[in-house]
Amino acid sequence: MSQRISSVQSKANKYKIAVIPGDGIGKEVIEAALAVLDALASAGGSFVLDYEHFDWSSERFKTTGSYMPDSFLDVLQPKDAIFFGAVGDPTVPDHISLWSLLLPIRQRFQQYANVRPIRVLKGIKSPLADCKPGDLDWVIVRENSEGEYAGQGGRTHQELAIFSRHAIRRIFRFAFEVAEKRPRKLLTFVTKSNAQRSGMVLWDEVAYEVAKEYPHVTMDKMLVDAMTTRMVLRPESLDTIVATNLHADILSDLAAALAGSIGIAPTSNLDPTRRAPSMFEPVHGSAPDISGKGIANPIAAFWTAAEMLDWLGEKADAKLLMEAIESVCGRGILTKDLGGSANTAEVTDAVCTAIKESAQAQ
Ligand SMILES: NC(=O)C1=CN([C@@H]2O[C@H](COP(=O)(O)OP(=O)(O)OC[C@H]3O[C@@H](n4cnc5c(N)ncnc54)[C@H](O)[C@@H]3O)[C@@H](O)[C@H]2O)C=CC1
Ligand SMILES: CC(=O)C(=O)O
Ligand SMILES: [K+]
Ligand SMILES: [Mn+2]
Repeated sequence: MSQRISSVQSKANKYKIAVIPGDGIGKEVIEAALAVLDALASAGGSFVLDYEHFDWSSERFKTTGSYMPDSFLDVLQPKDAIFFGAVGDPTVPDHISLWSLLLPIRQRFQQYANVRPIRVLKGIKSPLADCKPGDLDWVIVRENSEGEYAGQGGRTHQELAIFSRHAIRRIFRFAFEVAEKRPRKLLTFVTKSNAQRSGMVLWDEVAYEVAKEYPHVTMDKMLVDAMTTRMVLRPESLDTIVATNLHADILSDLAAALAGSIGIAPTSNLDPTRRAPSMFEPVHGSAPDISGKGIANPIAAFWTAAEMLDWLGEKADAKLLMEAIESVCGRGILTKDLGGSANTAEVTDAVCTAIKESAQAQ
């Protein structure tokens, strides 16, 4: 303990974090994650987080007419990272809420790589009967700047998708680099190029072009419909996955469920050039069906916090946080979505205690 604290307090790295809890359980899990980050910092973590809290949400929209100020880019640009909860409210159409807060931040900051690691954590049971530990350990890389979420189209040409060679090439390079750093060096790319004959055929073309730059990575191709069956029936055959904005959105909810629950899965919206701040959020939404009850699973937000620390360079603390999460799950302190009976506060307290204990043991 003493060594951990003394080596740290003298030169803690300070980061400016924009905190945007948003709506519903977003507020509950972000509050829980801030408690866990505080526990980590005061247990001798090598970082200090300087938070600025923003009330950008459906509540703000209903009282002021906007989710966030027009100056949101200038306000967020100086931050080192954005820590986001969820957006969505039953009284506001979902396309209005999403397009007024989350998608403008992702797109205007060119956070083009949406990274969704997922694995079966210690103590958590996959709904797949034969899924052994280590069988399901994936990173889904989701194109996050265009495609089906380009926002173009109208009632005559509804939901036009836009795919550009530039954006496909950069997401493939990013995905190859993720795959290259993992032991199996295996990248599966997902399209629907049999039916979607324009953009998806371009994805195929760019895939084989970029693959030449990464001869040490094995690449295989799947159509998105068949991919769902492979994820369920042969999870051990997959490692890194890259797909379009919409396809990866869908596949990552499936991946989360296969690893136990949507309540554990983290996302990073990265600008790999680091010109803009990156944004970190749980995969899940605002979950109006359970919001206000204090039962939301905070693990997704905790894992997201670990991903944020890792991106900021605080790798040792990110690792310590993941170990604390797994030790709590391993002891069966789980929320209802994982078959347990603990509430949000109980899981949060247990993770804070595990952090303190493991810091003391060092
Ligand atoms: N990134 C974001 O901010 C996202 C926002 N949304 C928005 O959220 C609202 C609800 O969308 P849904 O499709 O219902 O998706 P959702 O992810 O909010 O909820 C789906 C189901 O999973 C459960 N769930 C989600 N997170 C959980 C957690 N941490 N612990 C325990 N159970 C959890 C919910 O109770 C619900 O039954 C909509 O307004 C939607 O547009 C949806 C997905 C992502
Ligand atoms: C909006 C949404 O569902 C997602 O980004 O995952
Ligand atoms: K979210
Ligand atoms: Mn989603």
